Amino acid sequence: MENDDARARLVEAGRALVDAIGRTGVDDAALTEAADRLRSVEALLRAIEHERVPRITYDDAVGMEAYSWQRWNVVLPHLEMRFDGIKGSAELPEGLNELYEGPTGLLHGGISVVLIDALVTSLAQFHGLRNVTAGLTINFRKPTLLHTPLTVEAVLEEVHDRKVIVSGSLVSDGKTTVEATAVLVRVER
Ligand SMILES: CCCCCCCCCCCCCCCC(=O)SCCNC(=O)CCNC(=O)[C@H](O)C(C)(C)COP(=O)(O)OP(=O)(O)OC[C@H]1O[C@@H](n2cnc3c(N)ncnc32)[C@H](O)[C@@H]1OP(=O)(O)O
Repeated sequence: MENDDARARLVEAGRALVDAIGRTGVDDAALTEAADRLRSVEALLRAIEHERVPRITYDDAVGMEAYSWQRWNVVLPHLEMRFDGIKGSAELPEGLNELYEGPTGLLHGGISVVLIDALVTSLAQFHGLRNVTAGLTINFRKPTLLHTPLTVEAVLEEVHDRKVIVSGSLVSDGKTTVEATAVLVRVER
């Protein structure tokens, strides 16, 4: 596997690029030139490809007290998850930007759901409960602002034979904006 620092630099550049593509106001000639140059960067990267975006496997993740979710994926927000007993949490100190906007100035609700779902399922996985999400009840209590520190929280509430209940929430600048209850079902593979 390649050096993590080099990959981290690439991913950071990729996230900045995605932001720049979203916001750019340059003329058509510059857009065309940028597209051509990006195609050549793509060819450089595709010279050697992994079949999947690298990540820790479900089995290797059991009992890991820290887990870096989507670290190498520029499309989704990167979450540094922490697990401590029945609790899990993840911080996004700078919050999220307009790429994830729903209502003007506010975080899209679907993105809140992704963040919570990622943490609740990973908390169950941390406990060795290999799972998929069967049901997710979401209440959007307050608007979640962009560019505002976010914390995602999860608590393992109940473990049944096949069903696991985990509560989750999104806290924006100290206020709980989204609350969720997940029904996870244990699966073999
Ligand atoms: C340190 C960490 C690092 C992590 C490192 C790697 C990452 C680790 C992440 C973990 C994992 C990733 C997960 C990502 C989160 C997705 O994105 S998951 C993707 C979205 N979800 C899906 O695709 C699931 C699709 N659905 C299914 O496959 C099937 O419906 C299910 C969920 C397996 C259930 O089907 P089934 O096997 O036939 O089970 P069934 O007998 O119907 O139900 C079992 C139990 O669940 C209950 N149940 C089923 N559905 C529901 C429902 N919707 N509501 C309430 N109860 C329900 C049943 O009532 C039953 O309860 P009991 O009778 O046992 O009390």
